[in-house]
Amino acid sequence: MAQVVSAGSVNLCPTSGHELRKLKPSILPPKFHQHPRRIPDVRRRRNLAPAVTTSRLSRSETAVLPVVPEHLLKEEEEFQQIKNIHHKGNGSASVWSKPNERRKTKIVCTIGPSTNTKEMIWKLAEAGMNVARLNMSHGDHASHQKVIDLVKEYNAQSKDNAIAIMLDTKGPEVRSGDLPQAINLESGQEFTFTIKRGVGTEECVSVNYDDFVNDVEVGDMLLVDGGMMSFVVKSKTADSVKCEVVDGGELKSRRHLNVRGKSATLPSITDKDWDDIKFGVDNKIDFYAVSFVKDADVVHELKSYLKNCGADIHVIVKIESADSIPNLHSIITASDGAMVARGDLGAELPIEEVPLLQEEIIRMCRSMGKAVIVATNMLESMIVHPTPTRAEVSDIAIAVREGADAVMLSGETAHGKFPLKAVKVMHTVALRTEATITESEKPTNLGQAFTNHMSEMFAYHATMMSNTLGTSTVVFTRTGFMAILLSHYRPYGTIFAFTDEERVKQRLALYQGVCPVYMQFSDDAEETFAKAISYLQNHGMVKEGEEVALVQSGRQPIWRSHSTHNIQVRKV
Ligand SMILES: Nc1ncnc2c1ncn2[C@@H]1O[C@H](COP(=O)(O)OP(=O)(O)OP(=O)(O)O)[C@@H](O)[C@H]1O
Ligand SMILES: CC(=O)C(=O)O
Repeated sequence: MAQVVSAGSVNLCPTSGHELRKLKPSILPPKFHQHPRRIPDVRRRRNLAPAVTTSRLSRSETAVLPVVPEHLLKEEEEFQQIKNIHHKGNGSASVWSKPNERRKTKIVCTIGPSTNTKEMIWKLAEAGMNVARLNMSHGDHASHQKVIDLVKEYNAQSKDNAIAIMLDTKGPEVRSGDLPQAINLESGQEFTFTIKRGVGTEECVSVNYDDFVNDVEVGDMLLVDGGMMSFVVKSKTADSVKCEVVDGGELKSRRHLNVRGKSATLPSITDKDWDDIKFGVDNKIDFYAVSFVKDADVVHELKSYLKNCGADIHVIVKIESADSIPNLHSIITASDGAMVARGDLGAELPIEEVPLLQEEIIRMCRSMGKAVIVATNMLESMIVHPTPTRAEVSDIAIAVREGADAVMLSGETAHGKFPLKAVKVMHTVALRTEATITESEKPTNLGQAFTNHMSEMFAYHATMMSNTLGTSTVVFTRTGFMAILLSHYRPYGTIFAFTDEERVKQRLALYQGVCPVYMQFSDDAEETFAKAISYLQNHGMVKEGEEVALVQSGRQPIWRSHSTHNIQVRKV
């Protein structure tokens, strides 16, 4: 039977959403609302130098929005007021009390030559990595095994942190072959791609895919590395495609090739991928990121393979293929989540479609309660520079605002010069952006996204309750289901998800707002609740006197003598 139990007086009527929505325009510090040119104009008239406030603002901010000390004081006051309003109830939401520790948007880091050592994996984890991604397009099983073992070693010794492992399949990638050295190609010159093996000259290079000559047609545009160089097809023979260089540059070995507007006719899961998938099963990884998914059938096929193996591994579909777009809904429905793989997506489709598709894929995943990751080029300039561009910072902020569960680093952490700095930038930008999100959007699809309506209703009301009171949420889960469901409603406070399954703890590391904790459940529910709350207190995650919303719900009761569905407010 469903029940709502409250130690305090709690009104579950979700009016708070409206109240908090009213705060939205003013939640940003006032400097964001000032007309950018008003103050500089006044200062210019008085012939004053623009005020530089080094302790508060970065160089870029002072350049655009100079502020005077009175404004800073006023904005600090107003910001404090907003925090107090946000803290109504007992003012305990972890969002504000420990901002540096409670980032909600998760960070996926690709591990490669810059980061595949014990020292770097430890440092990445401490800097904020939540998921380690292994790109099977590079490296071999031995090198990936080493990384998996290191991440598992980290997880085993780290009681209050968990890093999930994601294996990203190579998929039906079309790549150019090896070259003895990089070649410079000028716009207008001729260049040939051939399906003959082992060719690598100044005029011609091999392609690793025999149907390449059948798939491309005269007039098609070929893109190297997502558009770094481009070629137009002029003619073809049985084994070669003759092109003219449109945008030239330096062609290196094993570069990624796309045909604008077309997907290769290869199956999404190749023989190599099946071999890699088995490697993932043997190593009990947490997620597959499946490249170039074009329809839901491939997801069903993989899921049924995993079921037959008894493997509890979730499937994230990579949306990067032109053919996937008409099937987005069925592909995402079949999966556990999606990755907006903007590199190939922006090569197979016109680049201006990428931001629109990103928004649409995030919206679709959110409405279906699926995880969603935004990937590629997020801090690309940090591969070689220690600071990001302003556009990159905005890109992260947009993904966070759009509601992504996670943002991903690729070359930045795989082979970049500043992998730790890149994670720190991502952490700081995500955290700062999250602090401005005050609107807990009521899902329009309440009761439709999941089949367990009672749990969904409880997740929704627990979210409304924790938002109204400004509390964190504590949940107990054996499969992760209830924590994922709560994450779907995006409560303001942290979701502390206690689980007695290490696998589930690791998997939950991907989900927005979820802080997973491993704990043995005792047969006595009360004893387990008390143990969980004292764990949080001992680890500085909640303070004495703070209230938390405690949710007991899900598909199956954990404690048979207790009701399955139950929300309480407890004082620590
Ligand atoms: N396991 C690895 N071993 C060696 N180099 C790697 C490894 N993983 C990544 N890299 C290097 O880091 C670069 C960026 O990684 P990323 O995962 O973005 O691969 P990519 O080939 O550029 O793109 P895609 O994601 O489409 O496969 C790669 O091009 C490669 O040079
Ligand atoms: C991540 C990836 O595979 C892409 O952006 O294409």
